[in-house]
Amino acid sequence: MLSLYGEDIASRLLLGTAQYPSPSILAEAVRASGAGIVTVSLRRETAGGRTGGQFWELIRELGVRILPNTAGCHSVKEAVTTARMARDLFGTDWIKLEVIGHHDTLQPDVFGLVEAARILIEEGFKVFPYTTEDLVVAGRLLEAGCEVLMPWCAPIGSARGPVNPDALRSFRAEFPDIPLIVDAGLGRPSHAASVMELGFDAVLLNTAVAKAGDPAAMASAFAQAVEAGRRAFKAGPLEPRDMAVPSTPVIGKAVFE
Ligand SMILES: CC(=O)[C@@H](O)[C@H](O)COP(=O)(O)O
Repeated sequence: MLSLYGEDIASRLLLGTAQYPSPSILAEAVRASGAGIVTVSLRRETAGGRTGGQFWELIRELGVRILPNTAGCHSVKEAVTTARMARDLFGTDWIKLEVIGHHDTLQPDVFGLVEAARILIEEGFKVFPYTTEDLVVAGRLLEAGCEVLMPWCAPIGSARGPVNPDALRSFRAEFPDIPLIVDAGLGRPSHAASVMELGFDAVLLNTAVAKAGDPAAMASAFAQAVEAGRRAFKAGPLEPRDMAVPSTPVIGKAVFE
């Protein structure tokens, strides 16, 4: 079973809660996904002028673990302040840490990310850092005290799927014992299955479900894909080869004269 900061989590699919057409569709999608964890953007919900109380109530009623995030934060100070507010509001020391460094790609500011992670871990937070596939940065995050890493597979909201599978494969190989959750850029269930087949422990996604024609049906499709990818990984998939490998033995072949 997936274990994150000492807690067992039943599902390997984590779901974002932004951009759904309505709160009821969000609730349907979360239920259909079977997700045990949903991530919530404190900044987005507060700034969006939504009836905050109602939104938080809906999330609580879903009965899933809440992973607050610092989405939309572009500086260490902003991210750290948002994390502190989230801890007060949700009564959890879990935080998905995003420090955005680039406006167009929403690429993480990995320098700010490491700095913010250090500050928050000293304050007792359990940090889930949204990072790139950079192995050195990942090492620094672990040194800072992160026990989970969340590499992207493509820019947030792009739905492109794993654009650099070789880098993800290296990332998995470099950190065999660390829970690794692929976060952002997944567009289709097949993308989720493919990263799970590489041995990642879980995926987090939002846009592909929230913006689907039928979010609940798509959430369910992603859940099945995550499960299939995990089973395939555990079953030991074949490595691709350049050359053909005959499936029929050559010995015993009929010889015609
Ligand atoms: C919801 C969240 O926390 C983000 O990391 C992001 O929105 C996920 O990426 P996608 O929207 O591309 O799935």
